[in-house]
Amino acid sequence: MASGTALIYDEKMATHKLLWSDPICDIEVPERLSSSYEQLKSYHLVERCVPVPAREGSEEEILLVHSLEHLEVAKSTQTMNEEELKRVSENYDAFFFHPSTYHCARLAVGATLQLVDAVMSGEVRNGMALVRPPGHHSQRNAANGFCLFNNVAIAAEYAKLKYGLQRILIVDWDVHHGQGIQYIFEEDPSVLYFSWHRYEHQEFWPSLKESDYDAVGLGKGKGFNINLPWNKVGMGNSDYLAAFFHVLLPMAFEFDPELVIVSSGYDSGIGDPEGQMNATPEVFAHLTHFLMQLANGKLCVILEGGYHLKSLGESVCMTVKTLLGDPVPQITGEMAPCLSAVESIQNVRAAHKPYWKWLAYEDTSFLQNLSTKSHLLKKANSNTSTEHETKITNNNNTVKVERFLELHMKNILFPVPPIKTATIGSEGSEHFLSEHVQLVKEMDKTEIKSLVSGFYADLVEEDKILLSLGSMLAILDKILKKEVCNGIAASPTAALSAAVALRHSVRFGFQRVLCVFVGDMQITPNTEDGKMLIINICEKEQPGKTSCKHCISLNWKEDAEGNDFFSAVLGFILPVAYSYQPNLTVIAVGPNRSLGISGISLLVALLQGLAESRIVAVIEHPVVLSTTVSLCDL
Ligand SMILES: NCCCNCCCCCC(O)(O)C(F)(F)F
Ligand SMILES: [Zn+2]
Repeated sequence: MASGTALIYDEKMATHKLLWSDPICDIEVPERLSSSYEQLKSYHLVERCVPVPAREGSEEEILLVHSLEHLEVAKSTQTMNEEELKRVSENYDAFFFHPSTYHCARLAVGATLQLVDAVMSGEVRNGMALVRPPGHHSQRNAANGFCLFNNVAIAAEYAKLKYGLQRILIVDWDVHHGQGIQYIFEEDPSVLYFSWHRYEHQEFWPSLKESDYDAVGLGKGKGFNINLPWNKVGMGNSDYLAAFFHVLLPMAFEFDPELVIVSSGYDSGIGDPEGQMNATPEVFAHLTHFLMQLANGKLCVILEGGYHLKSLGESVCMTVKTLLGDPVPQITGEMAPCLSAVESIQNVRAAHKPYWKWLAYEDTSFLQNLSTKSHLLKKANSNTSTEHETKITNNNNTVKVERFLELHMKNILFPVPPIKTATIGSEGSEHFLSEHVQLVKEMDKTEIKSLVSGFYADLVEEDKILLSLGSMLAILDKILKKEVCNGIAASPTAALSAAVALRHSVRFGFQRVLCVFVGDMQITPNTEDGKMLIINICEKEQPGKTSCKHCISLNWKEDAEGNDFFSAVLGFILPVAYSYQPNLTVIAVGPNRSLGISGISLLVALLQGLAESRIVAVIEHPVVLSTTVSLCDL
């Protein structure tokens, strides 16, 4: 699998700007691009990326999506004076021309296509293009909403043509509906378009009926257009995560795209004057992390909107940091989606029920009680550390938002521990280990004996078990000391090792440990009250398992297509795990073979979004170990 993250930026795209007064367009300023790039530099992220130059998109490439007439009109503006530019701009809804606009728009197209080439050629694994003017509103024959050429739509057509792709996912997390993209692909089943957008029951711009959840696509494209309208402002992290868990991700995994392109607008982030939403910059790290699990990590992130320069810059940095493979920062705060969000999510699931296998047998009431369930869970484990309860009101007191971002962001971009993954190399496993996995030497027997026998004697009888604990404890120690991010140990009894790991972590001071047991194994009763949450994915009911509020068992049988597992992980485990907000995750994989390797690898990868990616996995079957380790260098 390719490695490296491309960053595409050309300061010439900052020359396009508004020459007259227009309160609608005056937020789309050149500084959006330059300040984002400066922010990336200040976090030392530019130097960690592979620089890929922009280029001009050719006329032929632009004609993949736009009409010749649209191209000619755009070209003709280069030599116009201000009066003429103003007149031409008035032909469109919310668009302005500058003499350099045509050139900048061609650079935006070219930068986007350069990124597609870098990813599809394997030169890099993923990347981001910082472009202006944006693209997702522009249509075959019209500019619209600050957009002249539809960068992302052209990229999808280009990728289909040049690389013969048949399944491309476009995720549009900009706060406005990319109606341009919808119109271009609404009859095309090879492009799955997902957009959420501020809608307020068609009150909010562009105020289109076809932006609602029931616009599912036309003809052969039915089921391949997903609109998730936000009918209230103030949507936050929990609403965005719920939208991914309960709408986008199950569809995306079923669609199984060969390439993912993001119309990455950050006006859906806190502080933005257009979006009026509440989601904080680190949510974009989680959204990016989820999408990195698709298409073998082939992910192209293209800038669209974002008008609060500080919020925009932080969100861009969160995105690039995650593309680089850094640990994902913890999301704190309320974890249950608001009622309006749940309603929108249920509506779009119901609208898409006829088109998706994963929705075939799910009654949507499930969602309702899940959202309350995560409420209950939250209450049950309400010993969350008192986060600074910074209430962000939604009026435009940007000072408060600035303050919030200062407070909130200062400890988020923490220095990345040098080694991400540690493991105890079983003979010959080193060829599975990627370059940044460090072999950890086993604890010696006396050390283990002293450490274990004192505290865990009741758990461990025979000596050989004791030895196996050494490797796990050696790794766990490094994780607890935050020297490494995650680790994997083989063990003859995964459940027992996990029980010792849980005890050790709680004793070390980790107050909220999530433990996921996969496969049928005898789980030792958890003795720490409220300091851990156990999720047990098993095929059959645990005999006599005392179900307590900290232990959830998910009885689950893999059916033919295996989609069930995705919706179990995405629709249940992740939401519950995220609501719990653990600061360490322990995964114990038993010997049973009913769980596919891919399922376990996906589970490990997705759970890296929790606890700042601190995970210790104890695996009982050597094959699973090697595969999972190779997964960890994602
Ligand atoms: N009463 C009229 C309000 C018009 N408002 C236009 C908002 C355009 C948003 C553009 C964007 O942010 O979606 C893009 F990503 F394309 F830049
Ligand atoms: Zn926008």
